[in-house]
Amino acid sequence: MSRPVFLVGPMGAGKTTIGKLLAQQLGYPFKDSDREIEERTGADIPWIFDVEGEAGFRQREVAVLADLSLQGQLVIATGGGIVMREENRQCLKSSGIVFYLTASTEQLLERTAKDKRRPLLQVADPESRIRELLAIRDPLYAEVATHIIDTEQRAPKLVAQEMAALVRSS
Ligand SMILES: Nc1ncnc2c1ncn2[C@@H]1O[C@H](COP(=O)(O)OP(=O)(O)O)[C@@H](O)[C@H]1O
Ligand SMILES: O=C(O)C1=C[C@@H](OP(=O)(O)O)[C@@H](O)[C@H](O)C1
Ligand SMILES: [Mg+2]
Repeated sequence: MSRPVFLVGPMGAGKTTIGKLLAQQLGYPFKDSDREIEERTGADIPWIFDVEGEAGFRQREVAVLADLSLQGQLVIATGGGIVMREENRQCLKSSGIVFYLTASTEQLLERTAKDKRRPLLQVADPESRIRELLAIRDPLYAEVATHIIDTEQRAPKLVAQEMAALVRSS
């Protein structure tokens, strides 16, 4: 059975947007781990963070990643914090091709500014929060990455085309 393709990276890197396009181009089904968590919980992410805390969300995320990683040829957009758990990093590294999508802090801030559904960015100074999270997570994304893809000022469709070529040649 062919292996899944994962997208990792910070909030606003374009994992969900580019993942859908990549799946279309490859003819693979698409899954987003956040949407999968919401469906299984019957509640949205802000509710899960509110009621169960980040720890509750991370527990659900581990279970969803473990399941999705066994489903073969899929494109899977993950949530930005997936790499915080060692077991998830092992799962990503051993299960498929992993793309780490990057962008500048300025672009991440701009792309996430309007959407209020990311609990970790609902703070007085989201720019500092983005920088803090990146300082911790960038080495972890790099650790699991097969390919690092810069999305700065690049149209999602073109980024997806570049990624599809890499998958096809792998
Ligand atoms: N390469 C890009 N250029 C411009 N805007 C983008 C790009 N990638 C994503 N976006 C926009 O940024 C926002 C966040 O994208 P999303 O795919 O939800 O990111 P993630 O899943 O990594 O948090 C969306 O409004 C999306 O349209
Ligand atoms: O970075 C994070 O810890 C999170 C990123 C979000 O997904 P996106 O990266 O798709 O925004 C979502 O999983 C949750 O709000 C937590
Ligand atoms: Mg997303």
